[in-house]
Amino acid sequence: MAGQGSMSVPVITVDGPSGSGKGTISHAVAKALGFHFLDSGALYRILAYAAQQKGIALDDEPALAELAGKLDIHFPAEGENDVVLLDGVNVGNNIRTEAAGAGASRVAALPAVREALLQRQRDFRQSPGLVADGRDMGTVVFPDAAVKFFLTASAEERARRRFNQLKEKGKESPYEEILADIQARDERDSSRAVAPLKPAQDAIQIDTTSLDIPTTITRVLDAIKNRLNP
Ligand SMILES: Nc1ncnc2c1ncn2[C@@H]1O[C@H](COP(=O)(O)OP(=O)(O)OP(=O)(O)O)[C@@H](O)[C@H]1O
Ligand SMILES: Nc1ccn([C@H]2C[C@H](O)[C@@H](COP(=O)(O)O)O2)c(=O)n1
Repeated sequence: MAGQGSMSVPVITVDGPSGSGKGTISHAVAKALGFHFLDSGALYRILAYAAQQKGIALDDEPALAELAGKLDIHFPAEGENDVVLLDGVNVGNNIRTEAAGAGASRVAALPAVREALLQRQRDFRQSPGLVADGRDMGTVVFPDAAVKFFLTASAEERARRRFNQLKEKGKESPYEEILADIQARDERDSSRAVAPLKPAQDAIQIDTTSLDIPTTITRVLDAIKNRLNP
């Protein structure tokens, strides 16, 4: 298959809905394995943010696809959520809001946008390996991944996690509002025509609703060990 980076470099994919813990777990797993890390959601978030800055409507598919192809994005500290450079400026804080997530979900539903970001994501496949977090990592971007995970958790638990996350940052928001946002995003991400949120056929599914972070990391690392060295 052309254009998927070096096919001999192993990829671990971690997909799932918002707040299921993909970012937290992928980052820790990448660190434990000494692999690179791709936060694919950040690309969609930056695109939505950049479009808003430029006055491009979030349903203007041709303009968004053109912009996606031109974005100058750097993740200087790999896996660090806080620093993401757009045209050399740190937009980390601007793209981590619930509004930016909703904007990302809208632009991500447009086929030309997904196509424009495909190769950029595959270019992250670098030695010694990659952990890729998103919605379609195992189904579309890296269908040949060595091990695929699909993390889930109830919408109520994910809203609780987000509520606590925002509270820690001093940006409290009503729980009911967060829950409604999460449910709306789940619906949009799962029902779109192109690359919808769904588990790959060969994904290992883990429900994290009642798991803590260390337990989830251990389960993922054990599954990787078992798959790679049976
Ligand atoms: N078992 C768990 N696994 C992972 N994260 C958990 C777990 N329990 C609680 N959390 C917390 O859930 C919150 C959401 O996690 P994270 O941001 O990694 O989710 P996500 O799936 O990447 O969300 P998004 O797609 O919106 O970026 C974090 O504050 C994290 O600490
Ligand atoms: N591979 C991906 C990653 C993200 N998206 C869209 C859908 C999400 O709602 C939005 C933000 O992602 P997050 O940062 O919350 O992981 O971006 C997608 O469609 N495909």
